[in-house]
Amino acid sequence: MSGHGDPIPMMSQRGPALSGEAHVPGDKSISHRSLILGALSVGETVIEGLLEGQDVLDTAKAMRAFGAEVTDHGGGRWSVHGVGVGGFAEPEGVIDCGNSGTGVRLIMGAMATTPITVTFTGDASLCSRPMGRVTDPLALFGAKAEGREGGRLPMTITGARDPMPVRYTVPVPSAQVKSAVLLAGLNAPGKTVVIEKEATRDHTERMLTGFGADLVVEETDEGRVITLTGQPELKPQHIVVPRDPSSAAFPVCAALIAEGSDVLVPNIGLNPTRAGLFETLREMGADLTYENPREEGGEPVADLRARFSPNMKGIEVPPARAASMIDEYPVLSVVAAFAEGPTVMRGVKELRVKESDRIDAMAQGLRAAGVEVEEGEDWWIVHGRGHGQVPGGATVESRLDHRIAMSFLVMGLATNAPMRVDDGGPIATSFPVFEPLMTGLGAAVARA
Ligand SMILES: O=C(O)C1=C[C@@H](OP(=O)(O)O)[C@@H](O)[C@H](O)C1
Ligand SMILES: C=C(OP(=O)(O)O)C(=O)O
Repeated sequence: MSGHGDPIPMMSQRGPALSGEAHVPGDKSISHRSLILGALSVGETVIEGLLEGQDVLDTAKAMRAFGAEVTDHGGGRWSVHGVGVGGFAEPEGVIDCGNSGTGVRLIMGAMATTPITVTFTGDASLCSRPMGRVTDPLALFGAKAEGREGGRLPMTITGARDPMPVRYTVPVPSAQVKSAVLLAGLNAPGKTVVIEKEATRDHTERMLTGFGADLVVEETDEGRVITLTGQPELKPQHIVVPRDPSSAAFPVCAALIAEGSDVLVPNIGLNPTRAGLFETLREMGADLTYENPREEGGEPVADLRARFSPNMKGIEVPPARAASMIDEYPVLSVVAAFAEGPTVMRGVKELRVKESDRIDAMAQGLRAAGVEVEEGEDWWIVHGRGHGQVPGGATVESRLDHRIAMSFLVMGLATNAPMRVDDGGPIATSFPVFEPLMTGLGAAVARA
């Protein structure tokens, strides 16, 4: 199990209105995929705007261990000299994916149809997360996995020598599982078919097509049917990574709840499989607009403008929207505390197997801050108190979960008493510039 540095206690409190522009980093999902597909193509892929968060840096290190040449040219510009589909070498050491579910699950898929043996590990959070959801379908290709009780890391996988293509219906709404199967299918001869009943983020499909793979998506009564023809030669690409909507969520939500704020968050990727939070906030009555909508690198992009919104109302979030905002429920629950009335979130069982059990982590912290929360296995309700009515004054455990830490630091910008988190260290996994970005807008966020 990999280590974690000394805890970094942090706090936030009410202060001046937030204003200015928030330039959030590159998209985490797209950054992982750029490195992995770059490593599986033949020749040099250039990536601009790569997220240099720890999760992605761990994936970069892993790609080097598999034999790709990965170079950091500075200023967010990286290059990857790939080894081609089926060309992964057996790493000498253990692959440590740190805190990253996306990293470990996608890399397991990418190596599962190459006859090499690889041991994976991660931090205490990642070692508690389920890997069976990925190793079960990888076994259908012929890969063998041995790990701890309950399919946990550390885990050793031996890739299939003569992989068979598979047809697999993903049993949980998970882009990581879908992507692992597709990446494994790359080195299986013939057609691998993945079916998802609920659409999840589609960056893997878009990017595989961009790299020259033959991939067809059909919407059918069964769901979304994705057919990939194996053993293509992937062609290196020039990728410009859009800015991460999941990171944009934090300055946007901060501006909505902090009195007098007006913040512009430029160049945010608004792929419909990712933009559910912004739609939800608008339904709650948030003053949130999309300025200058355009398309960049095949992804819809706009500048988000968020202004203080004291009259938001709680709503029932449509469960069908869950996958498109799955990482944003923690910060939505914070906004919900400042809205009038209940916000009901259903069909969100997946929140219980993220970096932490996010329903439990948020419910405990919100209650400690004076907000009533009800919860069940796959639902929760936050009873909003309205603007100016949320006590705060709590210290919350971030549980090795960046989104929990950032959500409570956003909350403290509008509670009556400051909020504290015991460890802001995990924020560096996805949003290393969170603290300077927020203080640059005028937010009173600091190390405590
Ligand atoms: O594929 C991806 O890049 C991701 C998929 C989601 O996880 P699940 O596939 O477990 O839903 C999400 O929570 C994660 O932050 C990134
Ligand atoms: C769930 C997340 O990431 P991962 O699964 O990659 O650890 C997240 O970033 O919120």
